Amino acid sequence: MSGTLVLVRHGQSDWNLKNLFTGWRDPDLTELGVEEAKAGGKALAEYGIKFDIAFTSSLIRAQRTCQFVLDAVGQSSLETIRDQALNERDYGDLSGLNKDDARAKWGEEQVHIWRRSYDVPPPGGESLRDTGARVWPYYLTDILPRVLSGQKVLIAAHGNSLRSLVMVLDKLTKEQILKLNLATGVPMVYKLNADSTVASKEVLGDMSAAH
Ligand SMILES: O=C(O)[C@H](O)COP(=O)(O)O
Repeated sequence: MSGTLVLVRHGQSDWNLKNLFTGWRDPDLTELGVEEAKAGGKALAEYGIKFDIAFTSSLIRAQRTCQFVLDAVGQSSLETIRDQALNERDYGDLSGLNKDDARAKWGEEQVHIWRRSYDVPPPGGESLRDTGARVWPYYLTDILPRVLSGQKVLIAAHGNSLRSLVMVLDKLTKEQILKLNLATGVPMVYKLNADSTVASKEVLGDMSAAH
């Protein structure tokens, strides 16, 4: 058995609350989002983990979530690497649009395909596969070697950048990933084998609360 990888999706953002496609836009957490991030941190504190390093994206909602988690586990000053490789999927021309307005305009099914499919990009934006094409190499070069050397690593990132990682870790098919939505602030604790496959996965919270 090697190290531990913890994935946590940022708490509710202002644009989650307003029901707007967000992508690379940079809204802050709402009060609820702050509470969700703190709750995720509390669950990790109760789990008893101490991290060696943290990774987050270049976006404020993930960075603040990361800091709330680190505060909760008593590691406020832990080294934290920020990289846009972990950013949310780029929503392209949909960024800033209301999700219900988009459903009214393009239809429920089309919008669901843009949001959850593996390889259909929203207009001018990234599909999940495109997102993975930048998340996976970064994971392989910058994150995985640390886990394999026995470190405990936190990644605080986004619904779709983390879905692209979970797809590989959990060996999900294109059909299975369509149904996966990650809850905000719910940590997923992976223990990896020396060959980088998953030895165990624990979800510290209610993933069915995803919205
Ligand atoms: O970028 C966004 O709008 C959200 O963070 C995630 O959106 P989704 O639920 O459509 O994947």
